[in-house]
Amino acid sequence: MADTDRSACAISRVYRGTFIHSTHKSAVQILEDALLGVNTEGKIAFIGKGEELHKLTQTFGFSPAEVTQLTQNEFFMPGMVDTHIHASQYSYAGTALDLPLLQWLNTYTFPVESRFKDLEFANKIYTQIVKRTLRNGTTTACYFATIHTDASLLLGQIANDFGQRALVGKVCMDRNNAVKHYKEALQESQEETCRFIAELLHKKYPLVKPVVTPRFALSCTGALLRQLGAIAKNNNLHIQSHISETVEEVKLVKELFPESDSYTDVYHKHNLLTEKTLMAHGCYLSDEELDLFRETGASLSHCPGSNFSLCSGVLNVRNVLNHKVKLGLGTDVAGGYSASMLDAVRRTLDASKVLTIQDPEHDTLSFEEVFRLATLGGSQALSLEDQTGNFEVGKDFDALRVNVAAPGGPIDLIQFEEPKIMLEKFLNLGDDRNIVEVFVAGRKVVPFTEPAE
Ligand SMILES: Nc1nc2[nH]cnc2c(=O)[nH]1
Ligand SMILES: [Zn+2]
Repeated sequence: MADTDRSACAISRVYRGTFIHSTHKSAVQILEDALLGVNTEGKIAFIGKGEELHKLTQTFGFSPAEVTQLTQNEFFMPGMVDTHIHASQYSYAGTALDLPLLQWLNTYTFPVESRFKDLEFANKIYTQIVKRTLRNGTTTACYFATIHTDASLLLGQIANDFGQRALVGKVCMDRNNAVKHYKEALQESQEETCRFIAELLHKKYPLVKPVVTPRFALSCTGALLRQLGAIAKNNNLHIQSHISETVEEVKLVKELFPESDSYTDVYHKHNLLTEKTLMAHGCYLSDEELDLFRETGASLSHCPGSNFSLCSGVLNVRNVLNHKVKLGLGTDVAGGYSASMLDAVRRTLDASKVLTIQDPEHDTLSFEEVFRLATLGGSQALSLEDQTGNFEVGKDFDALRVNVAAPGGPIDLIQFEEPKIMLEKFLNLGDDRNIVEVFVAGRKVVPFTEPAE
């Protein structure tokens, strides 16, 4: 029987064909010859079987002529969730991958980020990254901007204008920076964070929210970390930062915060580990630290592209999942050179296989599991599971229409393939040419409606 929400408003779109998504029970659930209706609020109003068409037209008041039929080589999947991406680093993505993290930050990252004081530069880069990620199927992104409040607000506006669901963080850092002027005083960081939050919330963008963003423990004094923890609590906001990305960083954090038992404890002591916290990397977390993540409800963003490029480490995702810690995937542009979540999917599989090469007993992640991490897992990690992540009645319709055999695309189909093979081929071989349409909260955001650049 069809799964429906009759209380909702009128139907605006109905699709018939193959839908592939994840649920808590199964990493890949395939609905063949399914019908999915989206209401005028952009929410999924019903999911039923093709044979239920007549009944559904009557219940929901639409005509069979309004149904859009997918072709044999097409399917819908949920939009992907990039749980960690530096919008401000997009200008040098694909370069500068020859140094370890701390040198990389001082040599490449901070000089570039300091340019975002210039709103014209910010507008150019932020427009490019929002368009690039949308085109590649990122319907939800959790962004780091820079320390500049006005440019960070601009990123929120651009995400809203293009229709991307986004968390946007004005970066906070009040110590340890080799680049002059790219640092804040404690009070300035706190006041500008409050201004950023107030002004972004005032815009009432339906899909864009602020996220409290201490860069990482090495960039922040204990006083700033504590104030940011309080700001997040008082406003019930998300928090994002980095944790245990490299061995050198972990060692320095121990020296800077000798009173803490671990890197995780540094954030915990400053009230920065909550159910709405997302920490990137975590390559060197101990089992005890993972337990603390689980107890506080904090999540991890796995960023294997960046972990490989900066030779940072290899996160054991299986161990994280065994500890029942929520985990999503991140591109971590520009430590990771690709802004595409398909790249994050592939690097996640590669990282898991590296661990299996090192230890044949390691339980390698399957592509089905990684598909779930890129979609439902990301929505859970960002505490947005009630809104996005899979095709459930009542959730927003955040979806990619994928054509595995798109003309001129990267995949050659030799014969008709089963949906699961189509999904596997798309995840391993596909690119934006296969993503023919992207929807966020029911709105078609790709192809872009405004004139192309
Ligand atoms: N990969 C990465 N790690 C960080 N740790 C602190 N800042 C950063 C950053 O910009 N990128
Ligand atoms: Zn990062």
